[in-house]
Amino acid sequence: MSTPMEVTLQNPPDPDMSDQNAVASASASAPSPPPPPPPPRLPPVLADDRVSVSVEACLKPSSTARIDDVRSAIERMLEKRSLSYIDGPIPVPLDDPFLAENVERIRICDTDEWVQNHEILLFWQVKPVVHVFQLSEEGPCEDVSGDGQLPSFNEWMLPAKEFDGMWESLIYESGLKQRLLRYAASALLFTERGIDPFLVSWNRIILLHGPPGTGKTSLCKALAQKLSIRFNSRYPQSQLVEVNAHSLFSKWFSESGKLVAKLFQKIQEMVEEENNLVFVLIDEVESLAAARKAALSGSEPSDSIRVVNALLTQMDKLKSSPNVIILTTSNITTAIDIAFVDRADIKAYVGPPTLQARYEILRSCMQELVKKGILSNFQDSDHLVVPNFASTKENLNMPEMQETQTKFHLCKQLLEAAEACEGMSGRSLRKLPFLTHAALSNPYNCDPSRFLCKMVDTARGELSELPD
Ligand SMILES: Nc1ncnc2c1ncn2[C@@H]1O[C@H](COP(=O)(O)OP(=O)(O)OP(=O)(O)O)[C@@H](O)[C@H]1O
Repeated sequence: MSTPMEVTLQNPPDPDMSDQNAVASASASAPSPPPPPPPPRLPPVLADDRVSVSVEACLKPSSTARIDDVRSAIERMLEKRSLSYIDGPIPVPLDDPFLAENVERIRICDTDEWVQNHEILLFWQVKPVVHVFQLSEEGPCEDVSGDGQLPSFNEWMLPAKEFDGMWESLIYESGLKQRLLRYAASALLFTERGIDPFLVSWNRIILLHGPPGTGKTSLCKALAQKLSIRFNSRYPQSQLVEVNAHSLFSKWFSESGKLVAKLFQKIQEMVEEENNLVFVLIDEVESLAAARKAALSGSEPSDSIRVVNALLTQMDKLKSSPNVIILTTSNITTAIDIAFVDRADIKAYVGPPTLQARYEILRSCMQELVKKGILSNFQDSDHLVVPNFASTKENLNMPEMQETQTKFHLCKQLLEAAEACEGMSGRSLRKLPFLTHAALSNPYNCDPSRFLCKMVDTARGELSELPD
């Protein structure tokens, strides 16, 4: 979506503004006492243009406040404060009884799109876009076919409690998440504006492919959750239907035809309600290709080819509805049915985590273990805040950083652990701290340094068991 050009005279940089509630302390002040401080490095914005930054506010489960009222209250709060904008939580103001009663948390999101190299967005450069939402606690609703087999689909009301925090926990480099978010936003906008598909062609099918355990399914779910929050003014209701393609085909093929019909009839009903935004997630689409191939080679009943074709036809029908996004995943690209690959507009490869991503995944694991008291005995403070990858890299190049500093030593160890995990999937990395803990001779009162040593050993052990 485009960022409107706006003159930001109502919020010019004000030297006297105090920065009481800043996420990170940064000064927007004009230099007065000599020597003047170096001017802050500005993100790539024009002087008369502000960048749109999303601010997400989650309502308490008990709240019955109107979303519009909460949004206005948060906008007023943000106008009053000279925040610097970096990703992360902002405290709910306790001096505002309305917000304190209704809002569980407020979070600034996606500023990394605009800032690089530790630059900071200051309040006058930002146009906050506030999204208020309440999590659904309903849980998944399964297809009850009653034959004791795997359900062929699950359905969630979004945003769902189960997917809360999933987007933030997935770590990729190269802006993959932002790319997906922008793609989906553009697709919804084009449909909404009724762009003529004969003149400009696009669709709402996304295919994520790559090795197992790289977070493809999670990323699809997290994307659906994000979009349900970001588009809730236009679509007050969102649903996610997770189709288990594998289970569709593991049943007798005569059954499969009925299942596909039943499933899409249900989806069609959801889609007919124009205030609904519907996400259809088809995991492991390669099983469709396999079924078609087997049918062609004669080893499966020709019913199967009809089922695959029925599925593709149904998908084509859905494409004409503006309020559907089809998300698909596959562990292999080569074997995916060509008809399927052709249908997807965005095909993103989701690979194994890079060194930076591995470091950040392990860092988030360490923070969680410290927060919950599994790791302790940290000498410097009660709270262990391990610097991020960029700071660690910088620190390692600074001679004044002494080897004896505990934090510096930990960063180095964490980096070594991340290096030792080369070749591991995101899924294995997230399990590694658990396996490490289980392997400790004295798992109580474990200090982070000893834990990281053990983690390197455990990682080597795990990697040696991987097939070539
Ligand atoms: N890049 C990543 N960053 C953080 N966590 C990750 C990452 N990749 C995977 N994970 C972790 O691995 C778990 C499993 O991921 P998920 O099942 O979504 O992967 P997948 O690629 O769909 O795997 P499969 O193809 O085997 O089904 C996620 O819940 C997440 O905790």
